[in-house]
Amino acid sequence: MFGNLFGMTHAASDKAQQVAARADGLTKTYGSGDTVVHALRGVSIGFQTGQFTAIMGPSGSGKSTLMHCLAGLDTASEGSVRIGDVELAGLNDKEMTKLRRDRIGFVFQAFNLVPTLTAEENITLPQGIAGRKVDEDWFSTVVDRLGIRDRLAHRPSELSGGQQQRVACARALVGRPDIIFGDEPTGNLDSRSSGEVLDILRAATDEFGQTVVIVTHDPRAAAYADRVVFLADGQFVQELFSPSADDVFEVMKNLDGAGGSTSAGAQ
Ligand SMILES: Nc1ncnc2c1ncn2[C@@H]1O[C@H](COP(=O)(O)OP(=O)(O)OP(=O)(O)O)[C@@H](O)[C@H]1O
Repeated sequence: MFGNLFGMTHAASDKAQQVAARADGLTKTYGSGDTVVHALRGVSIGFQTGQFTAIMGPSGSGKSTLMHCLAGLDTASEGSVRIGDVELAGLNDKEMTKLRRDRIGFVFQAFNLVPTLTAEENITLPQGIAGRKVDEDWFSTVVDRLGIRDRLAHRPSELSGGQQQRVACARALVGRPDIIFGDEPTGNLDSRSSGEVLDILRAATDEFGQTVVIVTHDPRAAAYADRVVFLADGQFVQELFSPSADDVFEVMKNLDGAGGSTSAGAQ
């Protein structure tokens, strides 16, 4: 049902084998001297276009740092990060802003909604800033699928946490970006709302060839992904393809103190 609503003009298979985002030898160090923190220690990993990837790992393993560096919200200490063919280190501020605006969607808890705007205005704000027209059919599809139509005229303070998260999700989806990054996009949601958000992210990859990368602590959320990559102590240590929640849970259980390989291909 949902697939028909996407009105696809290109299939995911057209983009097969392309890499939507990639990190090579990515190192991120915070602070210096006695207080230095090695958040990422030479991570090499690619994210194939049209795939849904979940990043997991113990608290402090570097998941958010990896995602922030991939999304151009933080800079690498060493190594390279690419979105498509574009090396982020080579961009000036203006070019980086344009890349983020045109090609990336964010469902980040840190990216709060604008409190003075309604839900609808928040959802369409990035399109307005970019000077683009909102695709009304697609807007309707996203809003209905996320169950927030009756909340569109409300301001964020009049919405529950879960509703705000769904508005943030709609905002990320409505511009149809090449790649959507989500930092615990279902973290505040009950299981039903969580399922709705994950379903729409799943459909974005399956039906429209978008690329989705999320950080999650929830094995059930990770089970929606095509691929789950595990970090431990700032390193890439393991990956699973199309795992069940139980498979993911088992790896998480055994991860403490893990180390090992620090590179992975596009899949
Ligand atoms: N701005 C910062 N300044 C100093 N240290 C930081 C900063 N951001 C992250 N860190 C440190 O880097 C390491 C990795 O943090 P990160 O947030 O990427 O981990 P995470 O796997 O996302 O953790 P969690 O699951 O708890 O959210 C942690 O030790 C953290 O304390």
